Amino acid sequence: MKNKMDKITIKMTDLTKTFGDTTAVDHLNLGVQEGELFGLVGPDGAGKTTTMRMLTAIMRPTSGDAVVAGHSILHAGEQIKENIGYMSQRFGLYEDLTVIENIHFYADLFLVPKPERPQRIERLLGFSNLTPFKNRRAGRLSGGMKQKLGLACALIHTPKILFLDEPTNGVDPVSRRDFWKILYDLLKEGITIFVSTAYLDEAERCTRIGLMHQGKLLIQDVPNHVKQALGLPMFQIWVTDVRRAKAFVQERQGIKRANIYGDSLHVTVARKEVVNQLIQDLQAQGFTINGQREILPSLEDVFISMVAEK
Ligand SMILES: Nc1ncnc2c1ncn2[C@@H]1O[C@H](COP(=O)(O)OP(=O)(O)OP(=O)(O)O)[C@@H](O)[C@H]1O
Repeated sequence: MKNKMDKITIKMTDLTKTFGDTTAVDHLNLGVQEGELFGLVGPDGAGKTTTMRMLTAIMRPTSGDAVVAGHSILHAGEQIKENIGYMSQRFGLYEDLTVIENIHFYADLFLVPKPERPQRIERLLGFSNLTPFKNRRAGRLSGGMKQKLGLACALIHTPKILFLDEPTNGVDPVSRRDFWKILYDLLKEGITIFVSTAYLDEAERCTRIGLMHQGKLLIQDVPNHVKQALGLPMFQIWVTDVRRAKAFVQERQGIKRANIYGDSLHVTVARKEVVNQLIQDLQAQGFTINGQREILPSLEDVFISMVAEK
């Protein structure tokens, strides 16, 4: 029997979208396997939303193609819509309708058979912790609860693939954590999740990520490998007067990069040996060093360095 994880359920081939002179998505080649939680990571304007819109068959590519749940986005948009759930950045909740009425609205839209609805709705309300609020108007929900209701609506027709476009934008950290817990629960049930995010801590929670910048995919791999792809050693140095220290450090030979992290610097060096000399030079300049250690670069460091190299 074929391993479930070997089955590719989203496959993009040279997927491209241009708007006038702007190439929003530039020859994307990417495969997502069934049961993955894939994260498309990139800053605002990288092309994430445009990619999502093409994959969900809302927008036609300028060139290239993608197969989603076995169907081409060029030829079978309707079949794709039946098999996917999509929560866009501005998904439509009706503020005057209650939680349960909103879910019913989406059930109508997706032609969910009436006899199946009560059981499905009860489950969705349960896992999104919205049962106590089922009769509250959507307009009176907190940001985090609105996101969960959006998710429940996107799942009413039990899609195989869930597309989420920056789902936790503007949501407080506790609600973000709750939302991700729900995503993990869904993953256990076998759904494939394709999520876009500009938050790097969220990217680290995905099974695999693609870093996107100016319409291009810079790298795709598991988060740990993406981190290691930076290759160069990185050190954290706790130092007084970090701003002045950064300016001093980044002018030194053998230093690739220096970024401020709270009261410390993250310093990428060409060779590990450079660090001891650097510490001595900092001390000679009157800086006090409160500690140092070698660290694995965070995804943010990787992203900054890759974008800087472009
Ligand atoms: N309908 C459109 N017409 C013209 N340009 C567009 C259109 N949609 C997107 N763009 C441009 O394409 C590029 C990619 O935008 P896109 O919204 O896909 O990025 P994003 O990574 O999703 O960022 P955001 O999080 O801000 O939505 C941007 O330069 C944007 O201005």
